[in-house]
Amino acid sequence: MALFHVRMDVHIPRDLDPQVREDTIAREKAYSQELQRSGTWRELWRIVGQYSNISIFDVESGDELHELLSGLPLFPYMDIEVMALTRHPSRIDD
Ligand SMILES: O=C(O)C[C@H]1C=CC(=O)O1
Repeated sequence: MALFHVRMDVHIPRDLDPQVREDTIAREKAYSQELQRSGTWRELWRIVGQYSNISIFDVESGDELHELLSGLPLFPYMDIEVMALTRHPSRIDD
């Protein structure tokens, strides 16, 4: 198991066909909800006032995360920042 903190900033071009926009967002929602149900996409939070999210992914490796992120329907319109997480030695829970 490996945890990753991911920030996604979405920049959909203003001139994108509205039907394509709507369809892409609907496919993104279905894709993300499937990964949430499976426990892979552990956390999904909106950053207040921005078309951006902070997410936590629970995957086997960076390669797996890369595959998942590249498969996002909105991937072509996103800037993505990834931070690998490891356990803090001062944490008290197991
Ligand atoms: O809206 C976003 O932040 C982008 C993306 C992440 C999940 C989802 O449904 O859309």
